[in-house]
Order: sequence, then C-alpha cells, then structure tokens
Amino acid sequence: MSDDARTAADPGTTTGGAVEDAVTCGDLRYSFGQVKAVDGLDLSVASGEIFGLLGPNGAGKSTVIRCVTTLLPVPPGMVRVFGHDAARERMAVRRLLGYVPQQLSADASLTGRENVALFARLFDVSRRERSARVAEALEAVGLADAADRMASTYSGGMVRRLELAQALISAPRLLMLDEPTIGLDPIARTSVWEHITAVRAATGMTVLVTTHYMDEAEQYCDRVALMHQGRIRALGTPEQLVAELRARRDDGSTPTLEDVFRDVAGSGLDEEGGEFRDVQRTRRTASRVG
Ligand SMILES: Nc1ncnc2c1ncn2[C@@H]1O[C@H](COP(=O)(O)OP(=O)(O)OP(=O)(O)O)[C@@H](O)[C@H]1O
Repeated sequence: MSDDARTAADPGTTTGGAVEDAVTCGDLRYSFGQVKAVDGLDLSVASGEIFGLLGPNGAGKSTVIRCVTTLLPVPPGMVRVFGHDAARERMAVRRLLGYVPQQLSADASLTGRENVALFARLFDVSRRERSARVAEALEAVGLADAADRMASTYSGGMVRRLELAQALISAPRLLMLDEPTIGLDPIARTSVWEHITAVRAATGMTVLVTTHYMDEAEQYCDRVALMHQGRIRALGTPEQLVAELRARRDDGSTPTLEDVFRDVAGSGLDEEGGEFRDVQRTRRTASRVG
C-alpha cells in the first residue's frame, strides 16, 4: 500500500495462508509513453469478494484491469492471479478469468444464444456440454426467453447481461467487469447488478469491477479502492471509509462515499473534470447494438 493510502482491514490476508488472494498487485506501474497510467499500485483482492475500483476518468482503472487480464504486458512479480504470475504464466491466468471490457463484445447480427455459443467454442467447451452450458449462462443472466432473438433487438441492459453470459461460459474464478453499468438507466443498472451478485452467490467467484457510480459501489461492493492519478488513495469497506471520515470530521455530519473520495483526492478531482456523478460519457453500445 502506498504511503498516502488509508487502508482498512484486508479480508484476503489470512493467517497461515489458508485463503489465497484472487488478485495481488505489487508496486504495479504502467505507462503509455510519458503518461503514467498506473503509478505504484498495491492491491489485494480476496477470493470470493466483489471488489470495486473507483475513480474519475483517467484515474487508471481500465489500465489496472487490462494488466490483470494480461492484455497489457507487465514485468514478472507485479501481478498475480490466484498465485499465477501474469507475466510468466499468462495462459494459466487467462484460463481463470472472465472479462467484460467497456467496448462492445457482442455481435449484433447473431442471436443471444449464438453469441454465447461463439464464446463457448472459443473457450473450448466440449461439443457434448456446449448447448447445456450456453443455456445455463443465458438463464443465469435472465436472457433465457430472449435467447433466440437477434442481439440487435436487445436493450442496453440486455446487451450488458449478454456480455456477462459470454464471460461466464468458461466458469471463471475471477470475473472482471469494466464499467458494467455505464450509460444504462437505473432499472437496467439494478438488473445487471442483481445478476452479478446472484452469480457470485451461486458460484463463489471473485468479481473485480470498475465503476464511476458511488451508489452502486456502496450497495454492491464488499470493498472498494479509490484510484486517483494512477494510485490508490483509500481502500476498505464502504462503511469503514465513511465511518473513518465521520470520525475525522467530528462535526456530526454524515458523509457519503463521494465525500470520502473528495477528502482523499482533494480538488484534483475537479481539475480533471472528474465529477463522479457527471457521467455524460456512455458506451458506444449504451442503448442498442447494431
Ligand atoms: N492506449 C493508450 N494510449 C495512451 N494513453 C492511454 C491509453 N490508454 C489509457 N491512456 C491514458 O492512461 C491514463 C489512464 O487511463 P485509464 O483508461 O486506465 O483510466 P480510467 O480510470 O479507466 O478512466 P476511464 O474511466 O475514462 O476509462 C489516462 O491518462 C489515459 O489517457
């Protein structure tokens, strides 16, 4: 943990190493040319938790996710997934994870079922098991009834759930979601989260998610980390972080998670246009595909 980070209890750390962390990043650094996207990040995500990586645009969240997926190369020792080194054991890491990127990963010209079946083939699900596993994944995200409709007719929320089904087809131990609800209306956002939490409850998988939405993080994440300028500035359960700020302020007010992040990141948030609630930006797929 960097010096300026405020750290709360870490459920991933156990005595005797009985529970293995799903993800560990140690002094993770990644630059695009002169831009330090991630600047010395220490992080442990415990097996089975829903962990939220929060922060304004450009904080470095997607870069962290992409380093963990092995899509961006990092030196040995910086990132481990269930004990596997992301640099030395790339294929072992990839086999453990499901990834839903911000960009569209569903094909509008295929049905929901065909989209998921395509992923089943990519992930080498055996022919014998394929149709049952595809049906199971569609059922898990509430798309069984819409499975044979073209994805081009799906709403933004249904597309997101379809992408979730695609990522689930390999039964990943670690599911990574980059801004899963951006651009969706509140009802669709709730539906996406309900399916994420239901799948987590059913499978025990670990979920690492990035989001701008403080209210979602507060409601659905077991722990959160605030990223700002490539570093983690606060880490803990939402309740812990809010309670710590309340104690620091000692003025009887009840702060929100957003207040916590303003407190640790200071005015820098505004300078970068990083208003957490000011999410005008939407995914290209926000309302419909096709
Ligand atoms: N492919 C790239 N080439 C150059 N710079 C990049 C690239 N990808 C990201 N960056 C820069 O790295 C920094 C971190 O970007 P990143 O996308 O990780 O942030 P983020 O927190 O995920 O923000 P957002 O929510 O807007 O995606 C930003 O300054 C961004 O402009």
